[in-house]
Amino acid sequence: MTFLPINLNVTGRPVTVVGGGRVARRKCLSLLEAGARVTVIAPRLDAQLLELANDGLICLAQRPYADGDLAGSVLVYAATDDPAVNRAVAAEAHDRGIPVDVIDAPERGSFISPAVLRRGDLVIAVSTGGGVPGFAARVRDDIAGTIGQEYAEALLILGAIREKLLTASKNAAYNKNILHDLSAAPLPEMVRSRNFEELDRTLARIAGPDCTLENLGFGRKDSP
Ligand SMILES: C[C@@]1(CC(=O)O)c2cc3[nH]c(cc4nc(cc5[nH]c(cc(n2)[C@H]1CCC(=O)O)[C@@](C)(CC(=O)O)[C@@H]5CCC(=O)O)C(CC(=O)O)=C4CCC(=O)O)c(CCC(=O)O)c3CC(=O)O
Ligand SMILES: NC(=O)C1=CN([C@@H]2O[C@H](COP(=O)(O)OP(=O)(O)OC[C@H]3O[C@@H](n4cnc5c(N)ncnc54)[C@H](O)[C@@H]3O)[C@@H](O)[C@H]2O)C=CC1
Repeated sequence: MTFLPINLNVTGRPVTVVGGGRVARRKCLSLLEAGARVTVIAPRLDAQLLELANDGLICLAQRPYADGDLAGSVLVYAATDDPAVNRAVAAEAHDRGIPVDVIDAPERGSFISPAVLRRGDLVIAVSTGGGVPGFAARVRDDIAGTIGQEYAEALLILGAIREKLLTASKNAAYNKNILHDLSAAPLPEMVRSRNFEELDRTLARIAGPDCTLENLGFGRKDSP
């Protein structure tokens, strides 16, 4: 199937996960990373989910799903091991117009979850259109071998320069050229080899002499 990849803002929004097993736990951890307010409904709960509830990080309803449970949610996961229950959850979500991930029957849902690699604010999401999820995870792991933490640091530097350019100059075409050249420059490689002199020279050459790490607020030159 062909899906539309998007990035959803769920910060502080209520999301319901029906089911409390291994798969539900994986979905809950991604939701918490994205700042959602998570409620889990399930009679039997994974140990880590119980711990998260004890720590006040998720809400629990330790009982079977009942029609009406999805009221007020902005997103739903039908994540039980009972296909009939998952189908009922999907039906209620569709009735209410809430997007739902049906973990045992992707064609019945409105979205599916990709395998995700995070490097700071850089997010790489891999999907096989529901075809072979384990392969999505393998491709994500392959990418993890080449895209390391240095990309998160390079992104922080680029973000600071972009903010500076946008406040300093309203000339969008000029900024676009600079940001294009900076994005193409080997900044992650320089961060990886901790070559901050070369990094400073590159920033100054492309973005102007006052664009040094120190001036951008990174304090010590060796710690972006
Ligand atoms: C459609 C989708 C819906 C959704 O869950 O959103 C879905 C559906 C199904 N998964 C199944 C099986 C497995 N899924 C995994 C793992 C992951 N599954 C994830 C996503 C998705 N799985 C969505 C499509 C993503 C895409 O586009 O490729 C990942 C990427 C992300 C995540 O879960 O957050 C996560 C990587 C975790 C990580 O980060 O490493 C493993 C491996 C493991 O568990 O270790 C297995 C066992 C091996 C195998 O079968 O391949 C089954 C058969 C169940 C059965 O046997 O009955 C179905 C149902 C069906 O295919 O019909
Ligand atoms: N999408 C994915 O990534 C994957 C999906 N699957 C599918 O997901 C299903 C679940 O897998 P696991 O989480 O490993 O199972 P699990 O056995 O660890 O957990 C099942 C959960 O469903 C809950 N449940 C059962 N009936 C319920 C009801 N009426 N209301 C609310 N909760 C209910 C149970 O209490 C339990 O918490 C599998 O049967 C399989 O079809 C399996 C592997 C990966």
